Amino acid sequence: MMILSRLLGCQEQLGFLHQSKEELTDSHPVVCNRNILVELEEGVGVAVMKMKSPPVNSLSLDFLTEFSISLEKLENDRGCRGVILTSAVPKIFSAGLDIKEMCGKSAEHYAEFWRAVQEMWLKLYKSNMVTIAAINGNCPAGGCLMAVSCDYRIMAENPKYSIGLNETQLGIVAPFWFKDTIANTIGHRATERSLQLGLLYSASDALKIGIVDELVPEEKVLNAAAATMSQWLAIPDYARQISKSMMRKPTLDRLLTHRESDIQNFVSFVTKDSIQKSLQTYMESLKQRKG
Ligand SMILES: CCCCCCC/C=C/C(=O)SCCNC(=O)CCNC(=O)[C@H](O)C(C)(C)COP(=O)(O)OP(=O)(O)OC[C@H]1O[C@@H](n2cnc3c(N)ncnc32)[C@H](O)[C@@H]1OP(=O)(O)O
Repeated sequence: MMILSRLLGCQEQLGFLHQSKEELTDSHPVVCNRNILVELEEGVGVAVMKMKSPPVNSLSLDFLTEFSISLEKLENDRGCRGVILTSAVPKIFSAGLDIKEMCGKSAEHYAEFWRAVQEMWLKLYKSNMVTIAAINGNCPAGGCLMAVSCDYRIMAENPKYSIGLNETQLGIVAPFWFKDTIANTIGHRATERSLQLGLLYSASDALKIGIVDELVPEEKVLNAAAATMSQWLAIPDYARQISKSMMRKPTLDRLLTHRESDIQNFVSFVTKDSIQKSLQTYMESLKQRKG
């Protein structure tokens, strides 16, 4: 697909794609925002959302806001029926929530941040479009949440990449809707073990346990996603969308019902001295690992 080669080319521009710009070429509207590149191939009705927030595509408030707006625009575009979510940052899908957003900030900031995390998940999980994660790099915690919120996951078969909800390793707890989303994917028992131990699975183990649906060589991830997308789009939208909603509505409703208390829980948890200390220690350990 042309769209794929042009997006791969766009990766080279990462260093100077900071301004928002919109262009129309070959009938492919391209939107290059600060954090996410969106290209819609109109004839096919498929958009590729390419996360491009180096160094690790961490989910900052700014990133999450842009993600939700971009997805909503696609959702409202009748010409778009499917979205492939992938990364333009080499070796990283997403490092998950931006830990800096959870350290040393005000209660108001934490509430705003958490609402944006909820919004990203609500929009992605309930999307009427076919959503496919093309996982071309490491995918811990919030990155894994994004991936398991899609309809289908294809991961690069690179032994260096891992995926999972590793929150307990940071001394924090994945909220109930993270738990529900992964349990809907891999089942109760595997989720129990995975969450308690904060497991990060290698690509091959992720396939065995069902966090991902397919492994392909790294350079084929986008083509494989495009091929799977064609299969899913062959199903009439209406029937597929109702089936999706039937499976996901109870999980979505649970957060919608408890949205405000979930925000309060997050704020009271993240403002605890012990949690602040755990998060700061973890950030320092990431820096030390580098040196
Ligand atoms: C308190 C209440 C909690 C309620 C529940 C909240 C649910 C939480 C969900 C989450 O998503 S928490 C985030 C969990 N994420 C991780 O544990 C991933 C941490 N990162 C990594 O393991 C690695 O960075 C990587 C993704 C495997 C990439 O490794 P690589 O060697 O390529 O890069 P690094 O040198 O480690 O990182 C580069 C740079 O980026 C910073 N960074 C990494 N991850 C994050 C992050 N999640 N948030 C903010 N910043 C991050 C890292 O510190 C480096 O910074 P510099 O040293 O260059 O300044």
